[in-house]
Amino acid sequence: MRPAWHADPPVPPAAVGSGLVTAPKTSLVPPAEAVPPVRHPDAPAPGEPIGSHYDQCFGCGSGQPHGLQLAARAGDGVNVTAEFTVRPEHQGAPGLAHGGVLATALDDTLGSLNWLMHVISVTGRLETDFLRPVPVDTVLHLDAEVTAVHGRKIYCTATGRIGGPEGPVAVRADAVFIEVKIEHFVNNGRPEEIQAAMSDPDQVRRARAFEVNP
Ligand SMILES: CCCCCCCCCCCCCCCC(=O)SCCNC(=O)CCNC(=O)[C@H](O)C(C)(C)COP(=O)(O)OP(=O)(O)OC[C@H]1O[C@@H](n2cnc3c(N)ncnc32)[C@H](O)[C@@H]1OP(=O)(O)O
Repeated sequence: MRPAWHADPPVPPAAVGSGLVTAPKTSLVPPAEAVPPVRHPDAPAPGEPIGSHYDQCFGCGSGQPHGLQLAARAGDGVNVTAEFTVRPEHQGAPGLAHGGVLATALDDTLGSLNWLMHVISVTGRLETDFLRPVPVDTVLHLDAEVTAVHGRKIYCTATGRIGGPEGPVAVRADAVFIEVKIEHFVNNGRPEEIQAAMSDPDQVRRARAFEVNP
């Protein structure tokens, strides 16, 4: 007989994404039928700051004092660049950035690609390679691009370089983002933050733009 501590955990109710629990993991390599991404005609111009999608976002929110305060700019394709300065509060080992913080920087930079395609998507899979330690006070120069789209799946990749935009790669990631509707946030987020986000005029404008330009 199995000991009590080995009892099966309670089964949660079926929820969004529950299909993937038993399905095989989605490959990070796009399938042969995937198509190239399309830059939306109303995407920010090359070099234009993309701005935060949410003031309180840990990655890019300017109203989030503990966050990374990432500032992304549009590239000329379906790509973005961003910069992030590692601060003492981002340490893992003494004097070095925490790997999870670096993964967040990659994830959030990839998230800002939404604004180039006028699609709302969230991270489904993110695989990160850590190639070099990143000391406190280092500026991480990030680059992210969409490589392919297949249905709701958006395949993308990002790198973070140190010592300058052409410096050595310290971290990199491959990811699959999944397109969602605005209901993903409304139905799953807490009402107080949803209300606050919806009453921000700039975010309402963006949300509407996504609804009419899916
Ligand atoms: C009012 C306020 C307005 C605010 C407006 C602004 C919001 C702007 C947000 C930007 C945010 C950026 C910030 C940084 C990026 C994050 O950090 S996002 C936060 C982290 N990610 C999450 O929380 C996602 C959690 N997961 C989920 O909610 C669900 O699992 C998902 C991803 C929505 C998928 O669920 P689903 O819609 O039920 O998907 P499902 O129909 O089963 O699958 C669709 C397809 O996707 C594939 N797929 C599904 N899940 C996965 C997965 N995890 N991995 C790989 N493939 C998957 C399936 O295999 C399927 O493929 P096909 O069969 O079509 O080939």
